Amino acid sequence: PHPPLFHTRHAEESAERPHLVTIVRPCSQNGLRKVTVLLNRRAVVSFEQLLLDLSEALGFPRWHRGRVTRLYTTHAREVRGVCDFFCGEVAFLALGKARPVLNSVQDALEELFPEHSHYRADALRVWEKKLRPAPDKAAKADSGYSEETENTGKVQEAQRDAHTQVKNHTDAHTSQHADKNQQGQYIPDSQKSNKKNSCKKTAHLPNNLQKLRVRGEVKKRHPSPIGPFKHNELLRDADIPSPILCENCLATKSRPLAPGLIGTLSGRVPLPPVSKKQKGSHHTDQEVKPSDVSNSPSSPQVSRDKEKSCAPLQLLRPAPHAASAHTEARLADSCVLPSEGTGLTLADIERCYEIGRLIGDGNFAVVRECRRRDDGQPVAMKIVERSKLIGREHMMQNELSLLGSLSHPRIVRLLAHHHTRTHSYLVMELVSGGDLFEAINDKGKFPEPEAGRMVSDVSEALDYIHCRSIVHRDLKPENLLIEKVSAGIGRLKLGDFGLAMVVTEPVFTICGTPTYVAPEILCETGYGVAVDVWALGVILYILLCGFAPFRSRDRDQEELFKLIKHAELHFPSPYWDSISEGQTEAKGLVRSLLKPDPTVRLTAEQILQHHWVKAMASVCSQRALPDKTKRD
Ligand SMILES: Nc1ncnc2c1ncn2[C@@H]1O[C@H](COP(=O)(O)OP(=O)(O)OP(=O)(O)O)[C@@H](O)[C@H]1O
Repeated sequence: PHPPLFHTRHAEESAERPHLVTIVRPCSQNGLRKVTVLLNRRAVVSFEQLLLDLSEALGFPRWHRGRVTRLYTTHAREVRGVCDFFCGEVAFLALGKARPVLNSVQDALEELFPEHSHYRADALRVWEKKLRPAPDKAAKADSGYSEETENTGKVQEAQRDAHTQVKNHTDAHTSQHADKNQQGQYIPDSQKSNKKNSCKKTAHLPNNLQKLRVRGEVKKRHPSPIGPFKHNELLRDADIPSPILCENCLATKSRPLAPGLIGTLSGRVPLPPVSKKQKGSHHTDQEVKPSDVSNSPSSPQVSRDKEKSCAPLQLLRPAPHAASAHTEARLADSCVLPSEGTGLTLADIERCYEIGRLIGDGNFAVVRECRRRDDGQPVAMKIVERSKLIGREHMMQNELSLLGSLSHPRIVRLLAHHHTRTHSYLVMELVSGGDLFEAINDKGKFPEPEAGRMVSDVSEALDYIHCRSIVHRDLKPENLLIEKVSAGIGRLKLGDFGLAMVVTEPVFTICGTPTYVAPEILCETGYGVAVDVWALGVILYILLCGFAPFRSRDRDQEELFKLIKHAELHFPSPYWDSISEGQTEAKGLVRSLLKPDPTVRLTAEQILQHHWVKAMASVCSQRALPDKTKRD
């Protein structure tokens, strides 16, 4: 017998294989929330972290009062550790510190098992027993809930909120629901009596754990119809790029947020309000001030490790491409920090760079506009809080080693990187026109020439990296930066190489962002650089019509993945009526990029030769020329 072709492939029943698990959070007032995550045991650092991350995936950040603190099997057995979690169950109930009401548990079970009434009834009986008033102290202690039911807790919180006039809109959201609840919520008698009997054991929420990226969908009880495809609606409701759990690195992108929580169209992970900085705000010491060290969520061991990991200052000097060789060499040469990098502090960084306004924030980093003090050169500085990367350090390594080795006009240049005890600073070429995601949000969709030019730009970048056997794996509008070349004319540059890797044989790691993920990634049949071309196909589709080609009406990720695997492409009227039709034109190109079989999908090199791409790029170049040149 032949040995297995690819050693990275997971056997069907392997514990290492990622499993789909569905978590429902019963919320007595808000309906329930559901998330399906692809989890790999290897990737879960601790149970506390798992709770925290599931909570965030369900739309309850760590600071939120509704955060998940307990997990139960459908038959009311508490999951107390990672082993418990990975013992074969595929569905769990996530609870907060308040005692759940039976009605909401019932709703959750219905959501999970709509067609299995016997199973549901059986599970409900166990829950009924569990939630019955505890007869004695020992039983109360075991229940683990505070005196509050979900209802009373929310009401009290709402009153407290009103009293302190907290204006935070998240709290307001909760208060609203609490009022509603006060008026209308049915609390079974058994639950009411529980208030007296249950113990005061408070829920443990570890705050020393970092976010794990889980893909998630927040399911509304009565999802509003998506209706006619409007870009904003699409992004907000159906196709907000939400993360997929990467089985090795858990490296993922944005996630959807619960309605009413802090939300941006980008679906980027919300930060607690206290630390959230606004775009355009000015730099403060907070990012690295010494108190961060003591307040740092990291354990002492982690801190020590971080200490060791402080790398000396490195300046990267990749061979610059001809057009900008001079500027880039000058940039790299002129940054002078102390030769010994260990022990670098923010003060050292600030001696070299004037750190300015916030221009971007991702899941792992904030990006600030900076100016090099010695030559006044504007640069972008990506500031990564390393405690956020625990277990995913290789993401930054990727960015440093891969991006640092690349030099192409359509790829963001990494110029230098510096590391203090707590943070890493990646100094990059400043691309000042924002990212494509923002542009799509602003414009909705683009005329064919502009879309074609963008495809040409991205294909140039992809052709360059694919020739070097590098797959990006996270191609999406957020990672395409716009370089303003002249009034109204922008060119794209590819950035964020956190998930990139060198691919020499088929890869099986599941990662990416759902809307853009290629079918072969989901099918686990092994993939290569063609996944970037698929993502480009999705982007082109969005550019031309303003919505994504594969959409789940109910924001159900499983459904979305089914649609992607099926890869049935539609060009709904009237949105596509005016788009050029032929095989050598726009729709033809979309079809050629979104071929489910990666072996017949166009390559980046072929895209650059595509009739429509060449024609559109040339139209744009003509437009960019000064009038005089055009007349000549
Ligand atoms: N060189 C740059 N010039 C200008 N803006 C940039 C630059 N690099 C990044 N940005 C902005 O910052 C945002 C976040 O950057 P980036 O995607 O690299 O961070 P991240 O934490 O790795 O993000 P993600 O959430 O995708 O993992 C980008 O979407 C972009 O808007």
